[in-house]
Amino acid sequence: MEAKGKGTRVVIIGTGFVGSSYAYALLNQGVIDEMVLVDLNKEKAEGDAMDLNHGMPFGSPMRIWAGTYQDCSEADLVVITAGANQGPGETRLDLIEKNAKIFRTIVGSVMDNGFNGIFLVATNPVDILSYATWKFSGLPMEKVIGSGTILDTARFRFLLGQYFDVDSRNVHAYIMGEHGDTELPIWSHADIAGKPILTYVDEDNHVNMNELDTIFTNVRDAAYHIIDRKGATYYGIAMGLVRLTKAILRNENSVLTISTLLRGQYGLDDVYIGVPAIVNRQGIREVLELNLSEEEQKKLHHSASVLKEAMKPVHDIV
Ligand SMILES: NC(=O)C1=CN([C@@H]2O[C@H](COP(=O)(O)OP(=O)(O)OC[C@H]3O[C@@H](n4cnc5c(N)ncnc54)[C@H](O)[C@@H]3O)[C@@H](O)[C@H]2O)C=CC1
Ligand SMILES: CC(=O)C(=O)O
Repeated sequence: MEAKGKGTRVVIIGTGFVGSSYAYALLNQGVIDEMVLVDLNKEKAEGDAMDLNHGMPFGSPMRIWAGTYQDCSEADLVVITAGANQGPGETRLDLIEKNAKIFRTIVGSVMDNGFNGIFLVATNPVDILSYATWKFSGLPMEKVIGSGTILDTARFRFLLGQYFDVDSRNVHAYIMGEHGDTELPIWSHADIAGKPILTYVDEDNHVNMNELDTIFTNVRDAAYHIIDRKGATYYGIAMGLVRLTKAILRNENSVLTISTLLRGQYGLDDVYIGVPAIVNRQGIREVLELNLSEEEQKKLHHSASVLKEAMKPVHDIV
C-alpha cells in the first residue's frame, strides 16, 4: 500500500476493457492525483499501470500504481468495473448471478479496509449490482452510485444531434429506467436549445416520429450492435465514468442520468434505476422528479418491475 498524498485518489477494481479505458481517459483529462488499479489478474493491472505511467510525460502529473484493497482505505472514490461482460446475444440481466457473487467479495474487501468514500458501479447489470453494492457496503445510498443510463443518454444525444445536424451538447434529452432492454426515452422533456423536439414533428416535414423511434431503438440496442462487431463496448462508458468522476470530486452539482435508490420518487420504492439526479461531492444530492407523460410513467414502472423481479436471486445473498 502506498501512503496517500494530498490529492484525490480513485481506486479502479477491474482493469479489463472498461476499467483500463476509464483509467486512460482519467489520465488524459488530468482529473485526479492518484489512481490505483486492482484486478484479480494482478499482471494485467501491473501492465496497465506501467503502460499508463509511460504516458505521463505527455499528460498531467499524477501517481498511478497497481495496488491492493488496502489502498481503498484512503480512497475518495472506488469504481467497480470488474466482472463478466455480455457475450453476443446475452442480455445484461443474464450476468446477475455471476457478477453478484463477485461483488460480494469485492465490496466486502473494500469495506474491510475502512473505505468511507463513494462507490461508482459500472459492471452489468448495473442497476442490480449498484443495489447489491449499497446493501453489501452498508453505506448511505447517496454514496453508492450506478452509471445507470449515463451512456444511453449520451448515445441518445449523439444520434439526435446527427439527425438534427446540431452539436450533441445542445441536445437535452434523457434515457431513464433500466440500463438495458426496458429503458425508455423521455420525449416529453427532450429539447434542442429549449425548443421541444416533439414540436419539430409537427412543424418540420423532414422530422417524423417513426425516425425518432428508430433513433431510440438504436440507442437501446447499441450494446448488442457493438458487441456483435467487436466483442465489447468500453470507450463511451469510460468517458461517462470520467464525467461522473468530475461531477463527484469537483463538487459540480451536475445533472446526470445515473442509477440510484428511489424512495417514493416516481411512485417507486426500493429499486436502483436510471433517473436524472444532481451529483456532487456527497454523491447523490437529489433525484430530479420530472413530470413524465402517462405513457412514460407506465414504461418506467414496467422497467422497475423487471428489475425488481430480476433482483430476487440477489436478495438471497444481500
Ligand atoms: N454500465 C455500462 O454502461 C457498461 C457496463 N459494462 C460492463 O462492465 C463490466 C466489465 O466489462 P469489460 O471491461 O468489458 O470486461 P473484461 O472481461 O474486459 O474485464 C473484467 C475484468 O474484471 C476482472 N475481475 C473479475 N473478477 C474480479 C474480481 N473478483 N476482482 C477483481 N477483478 C476481477 C477480470 O480479471 C477482468 O480484468 C461488464 O459487466 C460489462 O457488461 C460495459 C460497458 C458499458
Ligand atoms: C455493455 C453495455 O452495457 C453498454 O454498452 O451499454
